[in-house]
Amino acid sequence: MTATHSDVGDAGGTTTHLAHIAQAGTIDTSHGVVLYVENLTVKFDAFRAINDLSLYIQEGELRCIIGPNGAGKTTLMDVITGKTGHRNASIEGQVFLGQTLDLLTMQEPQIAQMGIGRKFQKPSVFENQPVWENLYLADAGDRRWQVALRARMTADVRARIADTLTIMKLEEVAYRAAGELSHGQKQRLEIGMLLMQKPALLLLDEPVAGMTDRETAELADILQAIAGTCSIIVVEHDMGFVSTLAGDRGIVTVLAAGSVLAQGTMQQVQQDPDVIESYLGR
Ligand SMILES: Nc1ncnc2c1ncn2[C@@H]1O[C@H](COP(=O)(O)OP(=O)(O)OP(=O)(O)O)[C@@H](O)[C@H]1O
Repeated sequence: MTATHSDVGDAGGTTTHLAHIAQAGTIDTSHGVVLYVENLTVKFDAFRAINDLSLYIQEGELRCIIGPNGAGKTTLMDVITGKTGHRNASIEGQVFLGQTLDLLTMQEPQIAQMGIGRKFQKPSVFENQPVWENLYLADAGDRRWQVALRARMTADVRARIADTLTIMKLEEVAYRAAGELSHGQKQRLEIGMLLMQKPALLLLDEPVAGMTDRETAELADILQAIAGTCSIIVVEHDMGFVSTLAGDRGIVTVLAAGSVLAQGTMQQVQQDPDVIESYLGR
């Protein structure tokens, strides 16, 4: 398989193949913002899991969200992806994808289709299928019957599979069954499967849990290369990984008790007395 898309060089000088990731024109990001969360409150009965929370994710941004257990991180992801909605919680405030798409009025499958991809902590891949076919199946989505019928793969799909294997550093294992991969490779494959769907926003829940130091560093490099082409929110407890991902300028949001406790560069939040007291210092 040969890549036919325009290549985008990354800062490290490695050629990457990122052109296909961006979601074509369906989301109005004319103000540079891909996700608006404004004055969001989420209550389960009387309990406020999210309390008047506002945050904005810029187009192409890599945002890390940290916070103690029970801070509301998962609930926030659940609301953004439609897993939690008006039918199973009391919700106030607004959650918009770009300028026009009101996520609180949509169901989970529709939100996924609009370009929000989510990866849960545990990898979920088709263990018996080769790596490349996992990517193919992810691309096919509702057209999986075509795969079953062994319909011809289009040149575009071939190129996107090749690009994704390169981006996710999985070329060497492309023909291996996914079940034979290491934990880190499986995690990368699952992110690659999300990329095949051309997300505008990727939500990654503790992506480096259970990874070796080397796999963690490798994933940090990959996510930094992908960011810019799509926006990424990473919810993570591993501070070393968050530090690497955020670098000197990336914004880190610290949640506590359902609200934003602090927000800024890693250096700024690490020095914030409230953060030290309620999270880092414990
Ligand atoms: N469906 C629900 N019904 C009642 N309470 C809930 C529900 N979902 C979450 N909560 C509560 O909301 C609070 C926030 O939980 P959430 O899972 O969002 O936190 P978190 O920051 O993701 O924590 P962790 O880091 O442990 O995953 C917790 O006190 C949790 O018990």
